Amino acid sequence: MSNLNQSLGEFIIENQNEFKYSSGELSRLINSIRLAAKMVNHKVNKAGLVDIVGKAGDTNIQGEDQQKLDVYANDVFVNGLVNREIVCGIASEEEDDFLSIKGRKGKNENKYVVLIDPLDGSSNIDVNVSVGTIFSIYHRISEVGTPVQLEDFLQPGNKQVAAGYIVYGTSTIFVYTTGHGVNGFTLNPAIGTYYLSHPNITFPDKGNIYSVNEGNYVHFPQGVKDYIKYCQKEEEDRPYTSRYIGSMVSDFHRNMLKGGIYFYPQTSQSPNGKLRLLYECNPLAFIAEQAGGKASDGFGRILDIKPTELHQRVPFFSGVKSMVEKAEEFMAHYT
Ligand SMILES: O=P(O)(O)OC[C@H]1O[C@](O)(COP(=O)(O)O)[C@@H](O)[C@@H]1O
Ligand SMILES: [Mg+2]
Ligand SMILES: [Mg+2]
Repeated sequence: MSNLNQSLGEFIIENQNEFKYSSGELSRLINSIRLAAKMVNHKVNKAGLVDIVGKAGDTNIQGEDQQKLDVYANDVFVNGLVNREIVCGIASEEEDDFLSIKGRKGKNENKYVVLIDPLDGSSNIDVNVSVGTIFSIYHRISEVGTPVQLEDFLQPGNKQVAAGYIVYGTSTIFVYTTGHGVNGFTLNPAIGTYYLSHPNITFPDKGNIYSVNEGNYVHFPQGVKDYIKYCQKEEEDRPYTSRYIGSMVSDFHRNMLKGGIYFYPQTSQSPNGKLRLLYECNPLAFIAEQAGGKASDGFGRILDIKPTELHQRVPFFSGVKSMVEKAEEFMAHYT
């Protein structure tokens, strides 16, 4: 039973019996992410007034300049999870390697690892455009109580026990799944509580929005170029509308609610594209499939990819099922 006045905290507790390993641990974990996101939201909302905009001065392992808000958000989520002793390991876009959490008694009996993109859409932080956070949760595969291993993080996306994102936009929304559908909760800033605003989100069967950085057009493979031309052609229900925010989480969210496809393909310079499999593509692919959409690397299911590296990149096509299938058709022309 879900009702629109239900808070996220209540919803989590009420639905925890759906979890395969239900012990309340996953509920506490999602609650920790919920709380940390409120702190980041608070900072984002006053970016420009406080010293949180601009570069932090370091680069992350991917060679990207870290923004101050990237570092702040990373600290808030990592400290929130570590202090609550709620996970045994964390991997983050802003951490070179995974973190093995020892726990105050030197032994950590927790079962879950978290992979996180603390701040998604970093190029939009300083210009008041919506940004987000993306998270993915797995049950560890190495022995509980021993230090986590790389293998605990390199699990295929189809092993996720939960995934979600927060969009810090016109309003702030927390969207997640535990494999039983997708629900969205909007933050009431006056009360500081998220309330169920989007129950059982599903992609429309048809869509008319395409989201891609067309500035890379000349570097795209022919299949992508052909698909973009298909989207722009005056025929049937086309041309589609082009919308591109440049924050993956916001483009994905809009297209899930309104019907569209977001894609970040490979280019001649980046044969694996830009987006990271473990903490960007896998969590959104889990949400997409749970909402009746699809997520592909242009040829196959994102969730079936066996990861090999913590920060590996993959081409990403996600959205309305029929639109992603059409894009795959064009990609298949050139294999
Ligand atoms: O500027 P580009 O090349 O279009 O890339 C934009 C994409 O890069 C990202 O900003 C990458 O994520 P981060 O901001 O977390 O590094 C996506 O959110 C976005 O869709
Ligand atoms: Mg990102
Ligand atoms: Mg990021």
